[in-house]
Amino acid sequence: MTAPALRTGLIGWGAIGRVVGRALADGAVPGAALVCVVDNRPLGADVPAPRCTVEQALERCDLLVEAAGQGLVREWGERVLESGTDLLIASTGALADEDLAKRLLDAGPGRLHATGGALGGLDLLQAVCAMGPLDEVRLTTTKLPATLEQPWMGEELRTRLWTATGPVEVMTGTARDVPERFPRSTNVAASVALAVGDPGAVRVTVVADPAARQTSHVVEAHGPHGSYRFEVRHVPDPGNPATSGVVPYAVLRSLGALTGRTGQIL
Ligand SMILES: NC(=O)C1=CN([C@@H]2O[C@H](COP(=O)(O)OP(=O)(O)OC[C@H]3O[C@@H](n4cnc5c(N)ncnc54)[C@H](O)[C@@H]3O)[C@@H](O)[C@H]2O)C=CC1
Ligand SMILES: O=C([O-])CC(=O)C(=O)O
Repeated sequence: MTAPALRTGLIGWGAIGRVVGRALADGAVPGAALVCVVDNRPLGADVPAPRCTVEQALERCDLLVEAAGQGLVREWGERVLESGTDLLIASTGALADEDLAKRLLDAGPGRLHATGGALGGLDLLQAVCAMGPLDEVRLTTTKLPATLEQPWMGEELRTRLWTATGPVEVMTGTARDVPERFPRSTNVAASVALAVGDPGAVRVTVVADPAARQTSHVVEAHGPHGSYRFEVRHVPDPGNPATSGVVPYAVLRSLGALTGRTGQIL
């Protein structure tokens, strides 16, 4: 007998959420049924499930998929997990706040899950770290300048960003501070930190490149058991170039794993 499909709610009807929601409604993940969509903006036409609030979603769902932003995870994460609803997040950057990360990882009975999103290799890094800590972990993210402009930037940096004719280093830091500075663009840094277990140990460089038709993320790590390098180059989502086009499919893959799809690479 097959288990009933997980009642799944989607928070965020944007670049990620629309693809995930439509695919779920088309049966792309047999173990997950889309039951509602939450967004704080008008949803437009062709939404395949009723709109509701987060509170209502908690009553209706076994699992909520967050594709809304770090603020949503901060505001609702604990409530969702304490209600017994599982939470799959795309906005891993919220976990750069170590107090919040601890609270969410300790909260329950719902379980917190994070999609690998735009990155590959996190599973292997996690396995490597089970053998002992790495000596060095670096992430270099390169994106179009427009996707990196932030309200906190001063005039000089802003000008450098907009007049760049080649790659420009916009920030170096750790996975503790970078995801907060670029909340819609560097969740990947927090994802690497989640895999290696220490945000402060992940050195992050953010680069703006006007020629970056593809977004790239390069993860390099080495330690006593080996050396690792994962490089991805993604075509950005046409509607939201801060987000790589693959991300909703990574979320669907995560949902496949959560629902126990047979043959899944874990
Ligand atoms: N882990 C990863 O590799 C990646 C993670 N992300 C994360 O996913 C988030 C969503 O990405 P996109 O779909 O590209 O963004 P988007 O901006 O296209 O869509 C976000 C949607 O969420 C809604 N929203 C925002 N705050 C909300 C709230 N408090 N309550 C209800 N609805 C809310 C917005 O109205 C919008 O429709 C990003 O902000 C980022 O944090 C994005 C790309 C990669
Ligand atoms: O989609 C990507 O390439 C990465 C991204 O925006 C994020 O990590 O927030």
